[in-house]
Amino acid sequence: MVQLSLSGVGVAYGKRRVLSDVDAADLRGGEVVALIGANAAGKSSLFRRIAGLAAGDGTVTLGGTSRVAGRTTPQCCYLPQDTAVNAVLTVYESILLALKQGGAWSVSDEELRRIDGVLRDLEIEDLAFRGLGELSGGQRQLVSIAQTLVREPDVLLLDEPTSALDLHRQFEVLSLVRRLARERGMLVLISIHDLNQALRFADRVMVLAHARLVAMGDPRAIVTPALLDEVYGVRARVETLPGGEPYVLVEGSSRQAA
Ligand SMILES: Nc1ncnc2c1ncn2[C@@H]1O[C@H](COP(=O)(O)OP(=O)(O)OP(=O)(O)O)[C@@H](O)[C@H]1O
Repeated sequence: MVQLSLSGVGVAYGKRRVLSDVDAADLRGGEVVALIGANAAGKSSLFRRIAGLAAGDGTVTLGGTSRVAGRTTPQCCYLPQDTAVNAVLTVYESILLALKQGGAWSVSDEELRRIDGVLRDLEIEDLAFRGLGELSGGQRQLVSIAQTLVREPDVLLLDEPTSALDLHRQFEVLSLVRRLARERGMLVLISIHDLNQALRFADRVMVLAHARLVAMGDPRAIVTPALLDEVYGVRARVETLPGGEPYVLVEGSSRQAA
């Protein structure tokens, strides 16, 4: 099983430190971990640091074993918040290119089946031969997710992957990601502003505030009115639906107007 551990991890841009001392020793394949926090809390920076794209102190250790046949070391994929669009390619070509990244140019039947499977899982088969440049924002976001899933990563870092999606698509994508985490033993870290989705789909949450990791654990235990006040400056209640699902109800701002 894949394992990720963070020890004293920080991120700095030049002299400006945006995150310090993040410790998370036991992130394991099969779970979905939601990374939450206010705007500019450092969620994308932490993802970039884990993916090796940002400098900083501390240690990021990716270990354990991959469940993907033939893969000797676990692979980490990062889906950034803003993805560039190469308008010349079709959706299918862009997913094929993502799959073949750094690999041989020949394409096997199994790889073609994988692309078909991802298109089907995300319900975007009808987009396969459309040009990327003619897609809506939500459709582009789904294609970006497809480009990431087709690579079958062991650790998947998703930076606000549902921000452009309608309610149905949000539900479907988050359900799919959770199912794949379980089936493939994949560790998913997902940055998300919708706390109700975090409560529903995440096994654990990590909360960033004040340039630190301020809480980590069971979403139902962590997402409390006191935390919502501290992190977001809102007065909120955490209610329970008849089926037992918790949800956050924001009543107003808890910060005094200047
Ligand atoms: N390339 C960069 N150079 C300098 N500062 C940066 C850079 N990227 C991010 N920052 C700063 O680091 C801080 C954290 O930004 P980051 O994008 O990690 O936050 P976030 O939690 O993902 O925010 P949001 O929820 O708004 O997407 C912010 O103050 C931001 O301005």
